[in-house]
Amino acid sequence: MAAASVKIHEAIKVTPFSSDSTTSFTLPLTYFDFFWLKFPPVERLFFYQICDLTWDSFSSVILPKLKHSLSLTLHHYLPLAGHIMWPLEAPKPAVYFFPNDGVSFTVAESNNADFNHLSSNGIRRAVEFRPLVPEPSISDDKAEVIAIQITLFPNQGFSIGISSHHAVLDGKSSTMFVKSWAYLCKQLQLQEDKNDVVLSSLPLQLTPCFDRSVIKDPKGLDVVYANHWLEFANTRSLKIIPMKQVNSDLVRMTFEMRPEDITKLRDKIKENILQAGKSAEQLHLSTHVLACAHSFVCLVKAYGEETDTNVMFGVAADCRSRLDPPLPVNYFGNCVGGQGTVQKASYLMGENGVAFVAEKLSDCIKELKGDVIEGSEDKFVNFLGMMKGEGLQQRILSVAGSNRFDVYGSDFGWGKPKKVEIVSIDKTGAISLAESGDGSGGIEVGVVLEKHQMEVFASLFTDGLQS
Ligand SMILES: CC(C)(COP(=O)(O)OP(=O)(O)OC[C@H]1O[C@@H](n2cnc3c(N)ncnc32)[C@H](O)[C@@H]1OP(=O)(O)O)[C@@H](O)C(=O)NCCC(=O)NCCSC(=O)CC(=O)O
Repeated sequence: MAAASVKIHEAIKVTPFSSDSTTSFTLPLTYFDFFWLKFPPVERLFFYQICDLTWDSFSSVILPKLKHSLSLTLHHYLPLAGHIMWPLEAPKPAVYFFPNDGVSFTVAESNNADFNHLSSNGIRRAVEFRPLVPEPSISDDKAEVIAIQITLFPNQGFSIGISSHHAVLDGKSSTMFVKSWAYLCKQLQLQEDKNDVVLSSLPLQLTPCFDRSVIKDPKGLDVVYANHWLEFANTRSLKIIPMKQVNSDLVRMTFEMRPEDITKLRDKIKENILQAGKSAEQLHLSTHVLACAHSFVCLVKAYGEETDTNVMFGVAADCRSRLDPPLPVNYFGNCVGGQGTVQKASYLMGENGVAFVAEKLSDCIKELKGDVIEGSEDKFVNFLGMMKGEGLQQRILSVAGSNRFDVYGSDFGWGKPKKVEIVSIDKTGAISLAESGDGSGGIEVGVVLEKHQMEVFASLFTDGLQS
């Protein structure tokens, strides 16, 4: 089957509601943001099922509401309508907002794609998703912060694709923005007779805090990190580092762990640990840890790693509540810290591999405080070395998203999403996490692999939960 194509109806800029035509400002980026300066945008795709949706009803009812509520939302999130730039006289890049700046907004219609197939958990070709996510403009001088694409699937529903620059938004921030947009869109429908001033206010937890002074940086690590990027790429260019090509062999699947799978796996791991003469009492065996441990073991086996391959894995954490003093929960920007470990593949592939990985991840989570999550030049240099393929690790297992972001709560007024995907894992090779869409308390794991690897992964994943 050929990759689904789309017809583009319009490509416009949506500007922030009532923004003063003289407003311009600069939002500094912090050292947390600079980790991600040259990373590819994070692409999320939300599928909304509406079976009787025609182009007429879509373009006359849904689209105007999506556009207007986006404009209202941008009024609160002005930096998202700007660009990252690194002018010659500036010591580091920042977000610049100028009058009339807006967000790239593309409206498309799918020619032949099967909505039910794309929004299922089953095996789907990775290239089928590419026409549904917007490609933000990223040149040497300027990088768009976000770009949005709405795609109609006639008589099936529509999707919202959002690409977010990781140097401005982490997972907490980008999902908060989508939830704010959804909130205002729903309000628009609930209170059609009220005026915009009432409509445009956001609840406190969705009101972004752009105060950069809450990130303490006495050593000026922001400029240090920016200079290391300069050295790394030998240019001030904002272009991203080359990533994996999404070729036609890659397939995507979603694997679900239900609460009963999680309980069973947790009990099995505890038993393994007791049998090894250790205590499982203090272990952090959360849903996140169990899903990652199980998936990482299946991945290493599906890749067919040699036993002496060095495998790096760990946790990426939202550090807002972990910094001292903690940041406001609605702090907008990056506040992701990580802790990882490098282990021989043989330990992951051994009989008690899942328990082994779970113990290591549990240790990583407990270590997420103080120096571990604060920035340092050494840490950043190691990170860049890893990007260049230097260091011990030969296989990196990473995670995008989280089961704490409530992405399935993003209801724009036409119901909860049927499915949410992180499309960009096809380029980064990460697994993606989200809470289960049915609200059961389970977890969804998104994976993109070559077809033959996926067959191995799928059978290991399912068998591992049943045994
Ligand atoms: C470090 C962590 C991954 C560890 O996750 P864990 O789930 O193991 O740990 P935790 O302390 O949060 O939760 C442990 C237990 O506390 C309870 N608990 C905690 N928070 C809860 C909440 N909000 N709702 C319900 N229960 C909660 C649960 O019982 C849970 O166990 P149980 O789960 O069994 O019920 C997490 O704390 C974290 O920071 N998550 C966010 C990671 C993140 O920001 N990723 C995005 C990176 S940027 C990115 O990737 C790009 C993008 O996404 O756009």
